[in-house]
Amino acid sequence: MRKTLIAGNWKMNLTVTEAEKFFKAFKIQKKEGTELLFCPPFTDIPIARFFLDRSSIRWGAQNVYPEEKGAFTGEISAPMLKDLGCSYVICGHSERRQILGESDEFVARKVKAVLENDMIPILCVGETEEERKEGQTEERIGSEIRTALFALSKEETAKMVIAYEPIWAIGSGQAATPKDAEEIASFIRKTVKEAAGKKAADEVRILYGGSVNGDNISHFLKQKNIDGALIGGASLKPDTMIDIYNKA
Ligand SMILES: O=C(CO)COP(=O)(O)O
Repeated sequence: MRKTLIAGNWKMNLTVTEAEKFFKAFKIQKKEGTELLFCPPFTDIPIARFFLDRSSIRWGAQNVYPEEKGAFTGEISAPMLKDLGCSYVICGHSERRQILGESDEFVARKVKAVLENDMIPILCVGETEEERKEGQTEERIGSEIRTALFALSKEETAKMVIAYEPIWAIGSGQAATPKDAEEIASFIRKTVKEAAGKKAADEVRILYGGSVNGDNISHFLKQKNIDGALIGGASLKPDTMIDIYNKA
């Protein structure tokens, strides 16, 4: 039985002062079978740890550099995140792939580094509006997944989370339909099965991300292959995130 994961990606939002205010206002009743996660900016991770340490809520990072340590000015390594108590790390978010030109190969190295440091990678995949119109969605996502899984054992693959985030749905207020998202989630599971076998495909968790809110969350979670959501804008307000968690 795969555990539902509700993950908030704060992106480049909330200062330390604002994050403190957020966590002071964030109160939930724990639910069995649903995991809650926040991925704040690096600067807020110690604040997340301070407030969430004795709770069931997990915290993680939005990015990582694939090397352990050394002369990589401005970067943050997986051991550094592990030491801050991070459980998850988002790898290959489309905003980084698009703005910074991160390649599938570079993202694959991040995924490996996260697993080697006993954290769980959330691998983001998804197509642009144009690729969707051209019927290239599966080709794009298939290649993003195969490259990321190439250097992983079946056991490592089984631990992963893969987030399907259609680029056109991110921050647009126009989410994919639950039916379309399920179709891609099913394709993702099939791709994992081909690469790493049935057991890994049964265990890997697949999230949907892109304009998720309190009104549409339940529709996504009803889908057979969707095990949770990666939430941007709606994760920035305590009340909205509490509402989403309660509906999950
Ligand atoms: O990119 C996302 C989460 O990683 C989705 O962002 P929005 O929920 O703001 O559309």
